[in-house]
Amino acid sequence: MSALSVRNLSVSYGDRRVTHDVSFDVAEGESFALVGESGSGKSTVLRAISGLAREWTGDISALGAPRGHRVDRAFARQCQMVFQDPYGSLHPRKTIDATLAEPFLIHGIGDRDRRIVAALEAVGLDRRYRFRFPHQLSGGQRQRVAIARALVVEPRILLLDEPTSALDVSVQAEVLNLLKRLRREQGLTYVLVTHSLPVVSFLADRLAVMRQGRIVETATVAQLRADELRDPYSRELRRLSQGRATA
Ligand SMILES: Nc1ncnc2c1ncn2[C@@H]1O[C@H](COP(=O)(O)OP(=O)(O)OP(=O)(O)O)[C@@H](O)[C@H]1O
Repeated sequence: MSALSVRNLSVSYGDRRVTHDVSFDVAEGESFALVGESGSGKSTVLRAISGLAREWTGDISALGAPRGHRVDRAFARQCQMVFQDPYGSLHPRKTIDATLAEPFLIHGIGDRDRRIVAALEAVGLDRRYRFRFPHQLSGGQRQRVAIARALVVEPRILLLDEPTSALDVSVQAEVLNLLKRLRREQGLTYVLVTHSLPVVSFLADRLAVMRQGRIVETATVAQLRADELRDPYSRELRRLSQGRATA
């Protein structure tokens, strides 16, 4: 059984359809990346899966359970999203403890104290940060909190929307290493949106290349590394990325 199955997903904002018949499957424990130019619809796919974009057609299911168009708490518990910007995603006047407690209210689950302590430990944040405020933490620590917030409900799937691109280069590697370790330790499945092919190569097993709302190619990371992408646009993306890496 797939951890996540997306079939013919077309998402609209008002009159404008921004993705067209997007289909992919992600196996349990696999890490799958969506890449492509800005505006190609990568984040929109994650927003539809997570329930933030409501106008969609097609089928989305997690661990065999289809998601509906309304708020779907059971689905959300299995499938949690981590956003790009740890500054924007944490409430400035809430302590880390209050932020980590929110999912317990939303999902009506217990064992709060144990799960909060376990999540802080899993992301490598000392317990003394628990009662601090976001402005007392560094960018990397804040992103660790955002990841802990996703983990407290013990999901099977994480949707990662540019999880390191808002961070200083020096802390990007730390957070990427953390995500790699968490996936291994907790058997998590990832769907990752990124502009960076080096990030794909580090964190993903397979990738889909999106252009103008459609998937133009799906490939393994081994194929990406071996320069075996077939689609001309995917090849161009790889070429440009290499240019940037050596610039
Ligand atoms: N809330 C919204 N309302 C209306 N249009 C939107 C909304 N969010 C995104 N769009 C539009 O949908 C299209 C796809 O955007 P999306 O953010 O999914 O692309 P992306 O590939 O993730 O881009 P980026 O890499 O820049 O984040 C874009 O044209 C964008 O302007």
